Amino acid sequence: MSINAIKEDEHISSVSKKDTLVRLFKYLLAYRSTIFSVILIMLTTVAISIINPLLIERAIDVHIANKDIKRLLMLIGFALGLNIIFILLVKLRMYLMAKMSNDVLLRIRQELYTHIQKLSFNFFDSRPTGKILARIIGDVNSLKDVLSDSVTTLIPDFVTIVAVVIIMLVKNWRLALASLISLPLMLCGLWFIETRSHVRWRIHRKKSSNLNAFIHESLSGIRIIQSFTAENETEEDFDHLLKEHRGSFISAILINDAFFSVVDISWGLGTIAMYFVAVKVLGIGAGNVGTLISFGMYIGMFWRPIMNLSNFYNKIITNISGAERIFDILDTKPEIEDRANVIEMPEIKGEVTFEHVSFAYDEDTPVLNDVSFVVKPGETIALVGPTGAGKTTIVNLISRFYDVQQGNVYIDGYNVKDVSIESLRKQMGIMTQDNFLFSGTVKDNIRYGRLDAKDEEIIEAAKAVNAHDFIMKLKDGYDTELKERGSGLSIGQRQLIAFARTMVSMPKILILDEATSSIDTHTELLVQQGIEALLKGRTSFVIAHRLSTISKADRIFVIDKGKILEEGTSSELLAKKGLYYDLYMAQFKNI
Ligand SMILES: Nc1ncnc2c1ncn2[C@@H]1O[C@H](COP(=O)(O)OP(=O)(O)OP(=O)(O)O)[C@@H](O)[C@H]1O
Repeated sequence: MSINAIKEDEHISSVSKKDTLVRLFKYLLAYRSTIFSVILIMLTTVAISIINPLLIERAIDVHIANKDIKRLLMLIGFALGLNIIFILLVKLRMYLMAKMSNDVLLRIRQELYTHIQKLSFNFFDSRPTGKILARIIGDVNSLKDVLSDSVTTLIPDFVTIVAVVIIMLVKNWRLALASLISLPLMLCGLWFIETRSHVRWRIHRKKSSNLNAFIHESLSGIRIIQSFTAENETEEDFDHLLKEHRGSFISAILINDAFFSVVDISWGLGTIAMYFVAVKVLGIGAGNVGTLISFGMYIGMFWRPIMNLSNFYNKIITNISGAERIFDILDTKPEIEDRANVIEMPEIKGEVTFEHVSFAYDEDTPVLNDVSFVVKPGETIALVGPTGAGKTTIVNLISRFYDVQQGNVYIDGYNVKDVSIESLRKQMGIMTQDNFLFSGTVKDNIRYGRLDAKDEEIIEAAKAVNAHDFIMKLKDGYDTELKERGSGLSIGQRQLIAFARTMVSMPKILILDEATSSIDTHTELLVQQGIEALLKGRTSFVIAHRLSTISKADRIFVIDKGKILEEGTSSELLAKKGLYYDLYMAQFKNI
């Protein structure tokens, strides 16, 4: 199923809830000592709360009945001290749990981010960025309660239930059984609700993801939306997604609320059964008020943790789909990976060979069809051809952003699949039309090309591509802070900074998708000279739109329908009067 659509729900591979939970709770294993301390604290607090009814029973049935005020006061003092310790321990437990669950979320988020960075183009081709963001932010956040409650609820409440049941059985087994009579009813009810609830929460997470993707995309494209005055249409789409999101939430929450009603009803029935058996069957009366009161308290102490546990279970059901979505990404293998025993690519000289290369993004639509060529070190190749012909695809295969399905790509005689991706890409300079600039200073953006570049090297690179003069005219020169995507700069200026960034990386092979946007003649000249500086002395592939670049290329490949249709210098190809001649005439005859 395609997931490359905002309004289409993602397909998540189906994994059992148990496996997902086990995997999630494995993250807690790194915090054994914190968990151990928290459990100790909880056991102490549980013990204190279990002792409280016994103290009250003793106060009423023994000290008050015997009018022994001195012992009663001692008992109150003891109970007070115990409960102050209780409060302090609860605070400490909350602190430890908050720290631990935040640490785990941080780890999961880091793992997810690092993994996503390694995924191939294919992964990003197939889903909107907003959906990826939803997993890193929203889905990870949704795990917070599940993680912290797993320690604070699961273990202590379970221990409380066992302890209370034992005490109740020892004190009066008939009353105990009467109190627990409604348990099977509750278990059936919870099972019934849970199976339906999980499905609905899964749908809700997908709708959240769609909404997120839409918001992300419309904010990224806000300039286009405003310039085409498409605000109303965008709002309609937004309303539609919002309605779906709300609908899925209401449907999930309606069934969710039934969880607590089931526990409440079972609790009520258990209490009624206990009093009925006490009064009608066992004939417990005024003489044993203390027993009855303490039993009433134990019933509360039995059902409250059950309520907590079902609340926790409910949270698991609500949020487990978040964990499923996270693990779904963590389990996605990068399609382009280093094979076992890859070698490091030695310093590239620059010979690039395509040997009968065929390639398709989707199995059914071939894009390149038996392409072969050899490019010598230092040559500049201009790729020209109609839109969709396969130019970008060819350059993507050189950097191994995708793997060829048939044939081979060699660099200096090394098959690109036999060398490590890092050692290959480190020696390549890739400039797309979108000269993406990050927020940060001009200097930081240029240094992105080579992180250990010294300031002098940055300035030298900027000078080489004609960027230095305009940078010096900026408010703080190289230290000028750029806005997101360099929005404060002109398109030509952004290109020049991107050239400097590539220049500083000193690539052995340069891939340049020349920008088509028209810029003022002065900047255009600077850009042209910048390109020439970049091309000098290295093998270069330029998806060329400028006549100046095309005419200076050593060879031109004319690509059409996934094949190299013509090849030669500009004058050779013009003389042929083929596709190049037609393209040239259509594009440049008026220049
Ligand atoms: N990520 C992708 N997934 C699926 N199909 C793709 C993808 N990228 C490109 N294509 C398809 O592959 C074919 C070749 O695309 P390519 O981008 O290589 O063409 P191009 O010659 O560079 O075009 P342009 O000059 O318009 O940039 C087109 O039909 C395009 O629709």
